[in-house]
Order: sequence, then structure tokens, then C-alpha cells
Amino acid sequence: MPKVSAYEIATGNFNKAADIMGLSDEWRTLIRTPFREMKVEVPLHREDGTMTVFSGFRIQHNGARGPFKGGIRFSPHVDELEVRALAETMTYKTALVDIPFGGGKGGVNVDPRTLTQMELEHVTRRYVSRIHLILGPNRDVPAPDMGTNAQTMAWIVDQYGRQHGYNPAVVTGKPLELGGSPGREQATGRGVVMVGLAAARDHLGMDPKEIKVVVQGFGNVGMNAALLFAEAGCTVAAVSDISGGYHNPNGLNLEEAIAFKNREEGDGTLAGYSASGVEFVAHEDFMGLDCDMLVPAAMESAIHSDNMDTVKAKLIVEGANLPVTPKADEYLKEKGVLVVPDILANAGGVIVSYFEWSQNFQQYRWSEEDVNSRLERIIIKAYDDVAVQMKRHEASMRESAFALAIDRVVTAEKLRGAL
Ligand SMILES: NC(=O)C1=CN([C@@H]2O[C@H](COP(=O)(O)OP(=O)(O)OC[C@H]3O[C@@H](n4cnc5c(N)ncnc54)[C@H](O)[C@@H]3O)[C@@H](O)[C@H]2O)C=CC1
Ligand SMILES: O=C(O)CCC(=O)C(=O)O
Repeated sequence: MPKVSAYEIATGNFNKAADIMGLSDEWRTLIRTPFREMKVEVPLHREDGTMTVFSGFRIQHNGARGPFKGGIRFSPHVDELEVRALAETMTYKTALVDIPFGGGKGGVNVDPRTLTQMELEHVTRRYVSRIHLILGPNRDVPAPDMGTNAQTMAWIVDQYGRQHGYNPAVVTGKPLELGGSPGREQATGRGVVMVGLAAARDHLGMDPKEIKVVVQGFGNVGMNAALLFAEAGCTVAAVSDISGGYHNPNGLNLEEAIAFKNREEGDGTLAGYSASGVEFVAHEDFMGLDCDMLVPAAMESAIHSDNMDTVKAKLIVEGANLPVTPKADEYLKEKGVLVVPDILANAGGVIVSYFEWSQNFQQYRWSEEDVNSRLERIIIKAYDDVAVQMKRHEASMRESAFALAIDRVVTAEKLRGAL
């Protein structure tokens, strides 16, 4: 895969929108420059007696509209520029869906699959003990991202509480028992499905039952999106994870695939999965599978100059952050493929994180139906707002979404007297 970094993709996304807006160089610099970046050592004494030192980051990109908000990623690829790009993406995501947060992101360059549960807990606590001073319910509120989950958030709330007193609103995506919100776990995938189906209806004139979907990534976002697409009546023809792709043009049996992935003796992936009608697909062939809607929901730079011309889908819905490189984006635009950008498509997670944070302040729990219907209202309002901007600027959905979001951040900065 040609290496286009997350930061290059974030730069491309910003510049195209800033050009459309006619944003001055001074404002470009002010908006893009992160408010604060923290890099910390995260040492781990392993159970086998060895020691490893990881690097941890928490980057607060922009807080003009509210506390910094964004997930924490555990992945061996994490570095400062990747976290900076993801933090900036959060700034525009929270602005686009108009929730009262800025943008931030954190990460540790650790592969969680290589650690025991106890080692993972140590890494999480060490990381939090080094960044806790810049966190807080009204300061910076983390959440899960790639390689982290509700259990990680539970350790974070506990570790933060040891130093500042217990406050569940310091982190979202927690287990329900610790003040998590009903619906948060499925929220990102649910949002992907809500905007994906709206875009298929409005731009392709397709009903769910006619839509063939292919999903890259079978973790929190990809698995929940696949399940909810199937529940809506779509044919989910293929899914993939780190082990490769699994394809049945007539539709996969997702429950069976999930049971295989979660089996006791497995490694938590789909490696070795086989069933009648299912063929294995190598990573490099996955994006070229026949479908109407392609959902990259794994990692950045998934659709790039070497595979962009294999894409058969008419609609791409970005479940992952930054999955399409600028060159591929330009190519797809010229080819007439509609791309629903990450800051809209995967905003369901942070929207329900906002609900969780609000519920924690109220010390009150909403029902899952309430959460899901409020999520739909907010994400579809953002989708409609973007549609208006597309007409106004005669621009792509990505350019229009970013222009709207950047404008809201600039307005907040001006009101606060930034310059
Ligand atoms: N968890 C959340 O609420 C949100 C996550 N996102 C973004 O969605 C993406 C996925 O995040 P999660 O689902 O949370 O992570 P996860 O860690 O739960 O799942 C990641 C999945 O991607 C697979 N994967 C990794 N490398 C792959 C490759 N080369 N090809 C195919 N599959 C591969 C993994 O095997 C796993 O199934 C990331 O870009 C993340 O930033 C965006 C918004 C919210
Ligand atoms: O739920 C959140 O606060 C942030 C989720 C996230 O990291 C993302 O949307 O990329």
C-alpha cells in the first residue's frame, strides 16, 4: 500500500475546504495549529520479566467550541502526526454535528493483541497517570477508538478518580455499570447506517433491500455497521479484518461469523473462517469487490492510488477516520462516486458520547430508544445541513462538510476573541 500518512490526508481535507471558503492564511494557521500536545513515556514491566517503553500521546487540537473530545487509540502505528491528524478531524466532526465540544485524540504505540489483560491494564493506568492533569469533564474527555473499548474506559475512570476524585463524566464509552450510555457501543456503526441509507436513497435512488454492502474492518464500527445494514434489509456481501476478507455475493451469515470470531479458542479475528458460499479475499483485492456501497471501517489510507481504480461501488461511507487519500478522493469525485466523509459518517459515536457525558452530569439514564432517536435527529440534521452546502458551493460532500465545520470553528474563535 502506498504510504500516505493520516496527516497528509487531514491536510488535503482541510485545504480543499479552506480554498472553497477563501480562508486567509492567518486563519488557516490558527485553526490548524494544535492547542496543546503531550507526549509521555509509558513503561511496562511484562509478565515474562522484560520491560518495554511505549510512547503515549494526548493532543488537544481545538477547544473553541467546548472541552476537547476524542478517542484513545492503542495501535503499533500510533505516532505524533497520526494523533494530531485524528485530533484535528475530531474538531471538525464535533463542529459539523454541532455538539458542544472541541477536538482531541490520544494514543499509545502498543499492539493490544500482544499483551495480557493485566499488562493492558498497566499500560492504560501508566498512560493516564501521565496525562491526567490535562483531562477533566470540562477540559478533555476521552473515549474508545481503535484497540480500546469499554474496559479500557473503566480503567481510565478509575485511575483518573484516584487522583481527582471519582467523576464518570471524565470519559465516555464506559461500561453501563459505570455510567455508560445505552447505545454507545453500537452508536458509530448505527450512525454509519443512518447516513449511508440516506445517501443511497437520495443519490442512488436505492431502497435498503436493493443495496449490496461491503465492509472493511470487523471491530466496533465495522461489525455493528454490518449487523445494522443487514437488519435494515441490505445484503452484506463481504467483511474483512486484519486476517483478510470473507465474501459471499448472496450475503454473509453475520451471526455465524461473529460467533467464529468470538470463539474461546480463537484469536479474536476471522482467521480461518469458512462456510458454504464464502470465499477468502486478500486485502489487496477487497476494495474491488462488487457492491453498491463500500464502507471502509478499519484504518486510514485504505483507498489509495493503487486500488482506487478497482472500486466498483457508487457510494463510499467512511466508517473509519481518514480512509481515503486526497488523490483517490479526487479520482472518485471525477468518476462520480459519492463519498460520505468521516466527520459525518462516523459521528454517531461522539454524538452518543455527548449523550453519555450529559447523562453523567444529570446523574440520570436515558433509554436506548431515546438515545437512538436523538442520535438520528442530530446526524440527519447534519446530513441535511451538508446537502444545503453542497448546492451552495457546488462542491463534493466532503468539501461541503468541512467548509461548514471549519466555519463554525472560526466563528467560535472570533467570538472568543482569538485574534
Ligand atoms: N470506536 C468508535 O466509536 C469510533 C471509531 N472510529 C474509527 O473507526 C475505525 C475503526 O475503529 P474501531 O472499530 O473502533 O476499531 P477496532 O479496534 O474495534 O476494530 C478495528 C478492526 O479493523 C480491522 N483491521 C485492522 N487492520 C486491518 C486491515 N489492514 N484490513 C482490514 N481490517 C483491518 C481489525 O482486525 C478490526 O476488526 C478507526 O479509524 C477509528 O478511528 C471513528 C469513530 C468512532
Ligand atoms: O466518542 C468520542 O468521544 C470520540 C470517538 C472518536 O474517537 C471518533 O469519532 O473518532
